[in-house]
Amino acid sequence: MNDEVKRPGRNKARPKDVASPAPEKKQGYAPRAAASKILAAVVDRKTPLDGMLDNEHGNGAYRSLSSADQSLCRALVLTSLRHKPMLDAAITRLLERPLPSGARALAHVLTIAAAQILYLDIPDHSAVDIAVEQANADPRNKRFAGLVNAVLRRLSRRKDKTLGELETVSPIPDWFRERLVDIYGAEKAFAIGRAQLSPPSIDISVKSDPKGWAEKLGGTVLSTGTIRLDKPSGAVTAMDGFDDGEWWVQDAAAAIPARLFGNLSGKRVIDLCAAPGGKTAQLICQGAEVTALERSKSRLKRLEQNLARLKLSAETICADMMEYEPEGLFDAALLDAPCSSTGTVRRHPDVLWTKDFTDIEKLAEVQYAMLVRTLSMVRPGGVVIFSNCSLDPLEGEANVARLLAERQDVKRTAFPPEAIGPLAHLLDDKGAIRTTPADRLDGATGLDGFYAAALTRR
Ligand SMILES: C[S@@+](CC[C@H](N)C(=O)[O-])C[C@H]1O[C@@H](n2cnc3c(N)ncnc32)[C@H](O)[C@@H]1O
Repeated sequence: MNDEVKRPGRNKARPKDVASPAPEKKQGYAPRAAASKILAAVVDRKTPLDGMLDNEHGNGAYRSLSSADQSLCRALVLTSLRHKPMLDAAITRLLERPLPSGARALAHVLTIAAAQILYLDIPDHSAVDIAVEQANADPRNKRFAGLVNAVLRRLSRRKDKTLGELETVSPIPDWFRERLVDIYGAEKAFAIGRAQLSPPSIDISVKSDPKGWAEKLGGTVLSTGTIRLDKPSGAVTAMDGFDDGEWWVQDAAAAIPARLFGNLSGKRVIDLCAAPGGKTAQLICQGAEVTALERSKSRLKRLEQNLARLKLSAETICADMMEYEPEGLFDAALLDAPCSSTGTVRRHPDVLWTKDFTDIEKLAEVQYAMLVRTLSMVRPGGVVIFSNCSLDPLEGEANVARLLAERQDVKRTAFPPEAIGPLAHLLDDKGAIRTTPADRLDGATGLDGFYAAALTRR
């Protein structure tokens, strides 16, 4: 049997629309309609997801939802983004002809519905009925309501077969897959793509007593000191020790760069690009007297709130690091530079749809200039750790290689053995750390992608 579904003709006669009161929407309509809109904003207009899913300044359709519906909307969007090429493939196989290129809103309705049928524990009939209702509610899509119904019902009937067929489909967009294959080879590229299909565990950094906090919170201590919570119960902010400022959320890989300084007792350290302050907190806990600099006022405020909760103190400065002139030189600096964030795809799957290779090239140039500037802020003999959460060597390895080729007054520094111990397997052949979401720490799956290298000013 042919599983493809025919698209309706454009000129088919239909009764004239008759003005009538807007019908009541089905329960569950609002979060699905918001999810379709938000998916459209990410994919078609490259709008980052975090800003839209914000209760104060976010997308209006999202803000108007109840908190339960917000959770559903978030799950729908994240699941759709994680599986987007797979969902597109599943829908395409059921269509006789592609949807018209202008039918973007309809495509997003279908994607959100297909994500529910294939990957979420939601009754298929709700997904189908509400998608049909969404098509009917939009004058541009009304004529496709029958097609939406037929495609989704067929998808529901052949769910297991489809899931099997999708096993070999790459879940990430072509530009990123091709780049990963070039960098890491096909096998690792595939593993990274698969790693972003599941949401990550919650990792936390503690001020002290990791073992004790792991027991209290029901987590395990990784050899780097991070506590991993595979099955967190409830909101993070309601967990034991949060209000008392005993710990903060920080991916195990994100905790690596600051840790690589080792003991910083008595050292003056500047944390450039500091907000929201996870690494600032680590530097303070490692004994440093920290200056935390951040360009964004609102993000610096968040850093200050985070430090206040943690009862940690640092000098905070709102400034553009490219213009900032320190009064004296620092013993060390951390440059955790803005980047494409492709290493965080497990928690931010929208990154792959809002960025592309040209962003990586531009960001690499910005980071290089920042790295040069950072080196001017440390004394001779001072150490700079350069890090970011991109998976692309243009933003990491290549920047450091370029700097070492151009600057005779800078050399690479070995990381202190006490910091490197459990991370030795993540060192590259130049002595820098490289992690990807396909890597493991102590056998535990999942790390954000990170790069960190240490440089010394001669
Ligand atoms: C990757 S985030 C830093 C994360 C932070 N290090 C942490 O661990 O919590 C990069 C930060 O750099 C800031 N930033 C970007 N350009 C900057 C500049 N020219 N000067 C200062 N801060 C900048 C951004 O606002 C953003 O908060």
